Amino acid sequence: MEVKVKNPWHRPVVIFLACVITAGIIIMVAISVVQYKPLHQKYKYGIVLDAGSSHTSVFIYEWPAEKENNTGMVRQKHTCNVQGKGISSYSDNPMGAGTSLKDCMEEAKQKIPAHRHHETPVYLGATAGMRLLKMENEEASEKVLDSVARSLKDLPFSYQGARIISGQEEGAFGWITVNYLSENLRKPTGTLGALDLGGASTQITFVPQQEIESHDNSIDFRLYGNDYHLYTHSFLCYGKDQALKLSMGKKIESTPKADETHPIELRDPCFHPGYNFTRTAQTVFNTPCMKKVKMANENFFHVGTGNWSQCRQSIRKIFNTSYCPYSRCSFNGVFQPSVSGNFGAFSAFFFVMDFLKLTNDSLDLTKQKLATYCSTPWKEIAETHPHINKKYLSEYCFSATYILTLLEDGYKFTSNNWNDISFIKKRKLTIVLDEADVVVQTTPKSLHQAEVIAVGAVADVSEYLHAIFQIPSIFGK
Ligand SMILES: O=P(O)(O)OP(=O)(O)OP(=O)(O)OC[C@H]1O[C@@H](n2cnc3c(O)ncnc32)[C@H](O)[C@@H]1O
Ligand SMILES: [Ca+2]
Repeated sequence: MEVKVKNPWHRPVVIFLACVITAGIIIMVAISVVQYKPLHQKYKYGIVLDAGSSHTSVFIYEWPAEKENNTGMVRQKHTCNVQGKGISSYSDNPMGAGTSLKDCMEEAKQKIPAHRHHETPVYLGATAGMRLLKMENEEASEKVLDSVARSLKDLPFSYQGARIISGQEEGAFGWITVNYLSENLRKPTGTLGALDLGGASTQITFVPQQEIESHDNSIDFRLYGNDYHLYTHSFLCYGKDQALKLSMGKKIESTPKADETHPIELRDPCFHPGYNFTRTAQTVFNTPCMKKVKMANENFFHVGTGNWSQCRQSIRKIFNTSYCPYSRCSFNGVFQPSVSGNFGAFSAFFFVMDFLKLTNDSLDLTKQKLATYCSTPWKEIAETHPHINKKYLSEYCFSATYILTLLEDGYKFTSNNWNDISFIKKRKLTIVLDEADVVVQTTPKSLHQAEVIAVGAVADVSEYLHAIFQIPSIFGK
């Protein structure tokens, strides 16, 4: 007799299973469809504050959390300029330094999706203004750093640190940035030297053609698998604001007083004819870059005479070229190999030379044009540029003459290699930009796409940002 074995796969079960599987597929497809859109919005973020002597900028970086082909693109999503002066100006009111960051940090909270806040690293790097404050009043500089740290820790972001970076680090960052922007880091040959003119310090960094004779001026690191050995020096007090003080201070000290009752009249060839301003000596001597003088509370008349060659002579006096303990020096006894190769000059080098339209001429023509500009009456200058900040405007003759003197007499550029210098508009010192570059593996975008700051295989950018912010480690110290 034939026993009919009951088939476990009889129809109702098959239908049931088919339904379950179909439902499963539908649910999975639905989930991936729903996830598909957010996939493209899934970014991670990093925040860096560049606390310069003249002002603070907040940079927000963004990169995809999920990377196709292991390729991540870090871009500068947003920049916010903090209102008011740099954090070092808050020495008398340290709490104010932290408070000053509030508006920009509020903006950061808006720009970064709330669910990412807690994992977004925030770093603050302070430069020459804080170095000077530390020299002058270490306690005040600590209070200012404490204040900004407290203000950043109060935010929902992941606080990573607030510190004064060294001049060597600043020089190296500038060099990496310039070479990143000009796509040199992927090429085996030809890097650009970097010239950075800030308010309180200036940096020169390049690949030297000769041995570096002083340990302090040498910096080594690895990028894109290439080893770099750079010469770098940061001249504290030789940013354009401090250099103006040095130069005016020297002039005041050598200006005789007509009599005890009348203020000194400082006849200044670096300011336009017809320029006349009453200042207190305090505004010139309130810096650790100069010896304190007794006359700090006295007024003086600052009177422009608009004479380029005299201006240049007066600026030369702030460079000491009379001694050099090495085979060659720039100035103030600092070792410097002869400049070689092309250079990118940014920050105030660019702001000033770009404003004066002096970025494309020979050294000789630059001097001729500048001489004409300096001798132009202040009234005419002010009328021609009614919307330019009066302080900047009044100082362009000094600033450009200082730039030429620094480059020619200081760093020893000549009319033969003057055109090796390109004045370039660079985003402000961006530590993350430099740091992200360190891990970048594929071709960076062009200068025209400067907002795309790094392209490459980035395992976890935030981890790199953290590791590299502990700067000494990338430079093998
Ligand atoms: O590097 P440190 O020395 O700390 O200073 P900083 O970071 O604050 O300095 P910047 O490069 O931002 O600016 C350099 C100087 O240029 C000035 N500056 C900025 N914009 C300018 C413009 O459009 N024209 C002229 N000067 C300008 C600014 O006030 C500084 O004195
Ligand atoms: Ca700077």
